[in-house]
Amino acid sequence: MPDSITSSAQKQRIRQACLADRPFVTPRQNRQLIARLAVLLQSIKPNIVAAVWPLPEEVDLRPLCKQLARAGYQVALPHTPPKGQPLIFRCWTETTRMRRGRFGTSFPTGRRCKPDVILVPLVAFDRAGGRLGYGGGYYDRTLPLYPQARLIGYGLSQQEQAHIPMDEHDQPLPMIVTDSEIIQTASMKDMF
Ligand SMILES: Nc1nc2c(c(=O)[nH]1)N(C=O)[C@@H](CNc1ccc(C(=O)N[C@@H](CCC(=O)O)C(=O)O)cc1)CN2
Ligand SMILES: Nc1ncnc2c1ncn2[C@@H]1O[C@H](COP(=O)(O)OP(=O)(O)OP(=O)(O)O)[C@@H](O)[C@H]1O
Repeated sequence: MPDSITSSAQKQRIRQACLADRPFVTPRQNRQLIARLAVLLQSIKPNIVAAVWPLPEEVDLRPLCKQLARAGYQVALPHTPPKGQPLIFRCWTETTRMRRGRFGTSFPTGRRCKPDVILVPLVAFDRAGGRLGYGGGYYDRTLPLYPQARLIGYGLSQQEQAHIPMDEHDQPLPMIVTDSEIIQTASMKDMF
C-alpha cells in the first residue's frame, strides 16, 4: 500500500480520537495561551497577523484579535472557500461585520490582505512540528502561498501527540505555542 494511503488512514484515526476526546479549554488556559502569543508577537512586530475566529470547543483568539487591533496591528482572518482551494485572508477590525461561512466558520467582510504572521489552528500536534487539522487540507494549501510569513501553530498542551504522520504536502510548523510553553520544533530553520 502506498505510504500516503497508510498515513492518511492513520491521520484520520488520530483526528477522530483527538476530536472525540477534545479537552475543554478553561478560561485560564485560554488566557495563558493568549498571553504567550501576545508576548511573542510583540517581539516579532509584524504588520499583519492572521488569527482565527473560533469554532466550538476551540481556543478562542478573539480577545487577542481585539488586543492586537487596539495596539495598532492589522488583524486578518480566514475566509474558507470550497474544498481544494486555499484560504483567503481578509482584514478585520473591531467594527468589521462577520458572516457565516463553510463548516460553521465565520469570516470578515473586509478586503483581502497578505499576513506576515499566520497563527495556525490545530486539532493535534507533535514536537517535530507535525500538525493535524480538521482534514480539509486548507492550511496545507494556503501556507506555501505565503513563503515570507512566520507560521505559529497554537493549541493546548493536551493536544500534543507522540507522532503525527506527515505527507509531502504537509507544512511542518517551526513554532507551536501552548498554554504552558513555546515549542521551537525540529523543523525550525533560520528563525529567531
Ligand atoms: N476556527 C477555525 N477556523 C478555521 C479552521 C480551523 O481549524 N478553525 N480551518 C482549518 O483548516 C479552516 C476551516 N477548515 C475546516 C475544514 C473542514 C472542516 C470539516 O470538515 N468539518 C467537519 C467535521 C469535522 C469533524 O468533526 O470530524 C464538518 O463540518 O462536517 C471544518 C473546518 C479555516 N478556518
Ligand atoms: N497542497 C495540497 N495539494 C493537494 N492536496 C492536498 C494538499 N494539502 C492537502 N491535500 C489533501 O487534502 C486532504 C486533507 O489533508 P490533511 O489531512 O493534511 O488536512 P489537515 O491539515 O488536517 O486540514 P486543515 O489544514 O484544513 O486543517 C488530503 O486528502 C490531502 O491529500
